[in-house]
Amino acid sequence: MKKTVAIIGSGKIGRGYLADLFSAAGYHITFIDISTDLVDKLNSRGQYTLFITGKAETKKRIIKDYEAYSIERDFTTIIEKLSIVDMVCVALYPNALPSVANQIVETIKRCIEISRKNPLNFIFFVNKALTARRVKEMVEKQLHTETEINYYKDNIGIVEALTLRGGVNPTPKMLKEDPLCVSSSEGTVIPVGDEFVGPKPDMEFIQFTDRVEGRLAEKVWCGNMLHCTIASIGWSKGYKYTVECANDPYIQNIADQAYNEASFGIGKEFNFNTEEIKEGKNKYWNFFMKSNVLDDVEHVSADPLRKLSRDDRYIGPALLCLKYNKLPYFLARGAAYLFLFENEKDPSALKLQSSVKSNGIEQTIWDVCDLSPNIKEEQMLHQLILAHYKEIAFRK
Ligand SMILES: NC(=O)c1ccc[n+]([C@@H]2O[C@H](COP(=O)([O-])OP(=O)(O)OC[C@H]3O[C@@H](n4cnc5c(N)ncnc54)[C@H](O)[C@@H]3O)[C@@H](O)[C@H]2O)c1
Ligand SMILES: O=P(O)(O)OC[C@@H](O)[C@@H](O)[C@H](O)[C@H](O)CO
Repeated sequence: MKKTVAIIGSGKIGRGYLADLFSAAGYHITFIDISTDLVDKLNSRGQYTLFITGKAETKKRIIKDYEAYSIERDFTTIIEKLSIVDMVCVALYPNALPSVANQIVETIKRCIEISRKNPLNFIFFVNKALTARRVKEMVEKQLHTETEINYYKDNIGIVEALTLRGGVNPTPKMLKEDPLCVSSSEGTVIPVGDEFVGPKPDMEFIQFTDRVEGRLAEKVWCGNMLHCTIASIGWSKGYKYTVECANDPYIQNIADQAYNEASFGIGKEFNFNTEEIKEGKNKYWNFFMKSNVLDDVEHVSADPLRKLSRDDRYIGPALLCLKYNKLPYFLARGAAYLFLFENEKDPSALKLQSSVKSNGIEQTIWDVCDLSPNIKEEQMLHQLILAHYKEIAFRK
């Protein structure tokens, strides 16, 4: 019988990176999404185009052999499906994690009812440090009976993964060819942690990696921080694509120094050596400066409230720097540029600017970054971001 994977979150990563590798490995896919409109379109079309841009060319793949369900409309069916698939992948933003934890709990109950014997692993593709750990905590809080707790311990894996491929907004030409299309960079590997329950998956593209929590923190707090810094400064300079920003010398200087600070803190906290840090930095710069995949500055700076929150790409590594006695000067500058990201199409940016207007920038920094005025290091970080903000805003 054909193996099946459920993919919760049918956006750029779910329908791009994940659907590409699982469908090539012969899996039937069950897409799950909050957008009933997207689900209906996926089902009525029965296929969509995946554009994969590599160094030399853009290839096309048609993805079919899937079904799609809407969280809003088909919840019971979704739990039924989750309780019988071979594996589940989750490609969502962090604010959707409580809803996934709830689906895991309901799936556990259903697996017990149908006496499912084989383990079920949920693999997470989320740009947020410690995602798997957070989801485990959410799930464990909702399991009450001994049967549920034992079933969870013996049969359910909650696994961290690294999302190595990018998913970008399709070009108008791609959309004209197929309005349901997805555009992705290339790649054949999914690095995962070793929290799998039961036999380890034997697909070639699943590669086990050590220190996965540290590697995810490194990806988001160094790689995505670098990406966001080039994008938000690029936005202030009027660039459209991140590749333009990454080749601007002023932006390069700030982003590179912010990277050095972030990698210092992360190296100390998660035991990465200098060679590993250098290798990571070269890899990111190479990708951002030379990529043929055109990533919009708007996409990379999107949702500043999330990106400026305490455990995300600026404040997370900045607090680590302070913990190890380094001043996060350039991280604070990157954060200040993001505080100035004004984009009326982005609801989070609108909310941020409205807070600056009504509460002032000083209070907004305390609130958005969730820093405490009573802790010396946090007070210093607040001062740094504020000083950069005032200087950049004045020059604007
Ligand atoms: N796009 C990239 O290049 C990239 C790369 C690495 C990591 N990531 C991370 O991958 C995750 C997914 O990103 P994406 O680019 O695919 O986003 P996306 O916006 O393209 O897709 C997200 C999808 O999730 C759906 N959704 C929202 N809330 C939901 C819920 N509660 N339940 C089910 N579906 C829900 C949306 O309708 C949308 O279809 C994010 O954490 C992102 O940071 C993205
Ligand atoms: O997905 P976000 O909003 O957390 O971050 C935006 C981009 O930095 C991100 O999607 C990257 O393109 C991706 O992580 C590939 O490196």
